[in-house]
Amino acid sequence: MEIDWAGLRAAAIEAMRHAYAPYSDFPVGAAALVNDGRVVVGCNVENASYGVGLCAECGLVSQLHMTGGGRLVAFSCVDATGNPLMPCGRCRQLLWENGGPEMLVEWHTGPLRMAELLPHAFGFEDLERVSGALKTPEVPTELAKWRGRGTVFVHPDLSGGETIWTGYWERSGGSADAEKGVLEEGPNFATVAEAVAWGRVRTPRIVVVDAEGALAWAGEGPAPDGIPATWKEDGDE
Ligand SMILES: O=c1ccn([C@H]2C[C@H](O)[C@@H](CO)O2)c(=O)[nH]1
Repeated sequence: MEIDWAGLRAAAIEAMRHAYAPYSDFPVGAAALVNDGRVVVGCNVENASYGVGLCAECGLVSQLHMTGGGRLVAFSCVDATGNPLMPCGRCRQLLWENGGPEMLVEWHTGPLRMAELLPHAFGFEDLERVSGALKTPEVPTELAKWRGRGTVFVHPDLSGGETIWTGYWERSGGSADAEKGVLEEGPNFATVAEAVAWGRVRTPRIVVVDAEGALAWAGEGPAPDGIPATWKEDGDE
C-alpha cells in the first residue's frame, strides 16, 4: 500500500489543533493509515487530575475501532511545531497491539518500524502462551458487523498432499438476489467438525460440501430447500 507521509503529517497537524492541553501547553496530534485505506486521527486530552490525561494515540486507537477496526500500517505524531514526535512508552504498547511489529512510525531520519521502537515487546501472544486462551477476537474486528449473516461453506482441500478441511464465509445468505462475495477464507483444519465450528462462530448458515460436491446442511434448524442432507456432528470425516 502506497503511504502518503505528507498527507498523514498534515492530518496529524490538523488533529493537533484540536488538542485540549491547558496543563502542559503541549498539544499533540496523531494520524495513522489503516490497512483498508482509512486515516484515523487523535489529539491529546488532559484533565485537572493530571495523571488521567489521554495521549493523542488513545483517541486515535478509539477512532480506529469506532470506525470499523482494522490494522494500523503507518503512523505520524506531531508536536506544536508540526515536527515528528515519538510516541511515549505507554502509547508504543497501544500502537503495538493495533499495528504490530511492521507498523511504520514517521521520524525525521525516515520511517521506523514498531519493532525498533518496542524491541522484545510484550503482547497477546504472551497471554496465550501462559493461559492457553486465545485473547484475540474469534472473528476479525473488521468483519464483526457480518456476524450472524451470510453463509459458511465447508469443504475438503489438498494441502501438501494431505486432505484437510477448510471453508469460506460468503456474504450472501440464501436469497437469490443477495450481493455475493467472499468475506473471509478459513484456515486449514484436520477434521470437518473443526471447520464447522469455525463456521458456527460466524453464522448460523453452514453448508458442508464433500469431495464429490454433495451438500449437507450443518446450520441452525432444518435444511433449506435444495440441500438434500443434514450433516451430523459424528458423521463421516
Ligand atoms: O506521544 C505522546 C506524548 C505526549 N503526549 C501528550 C500527553 C500530555 O498531554 C502532553 C505532555 O506530556 O503530551 C501525547 O499525546 N502523545
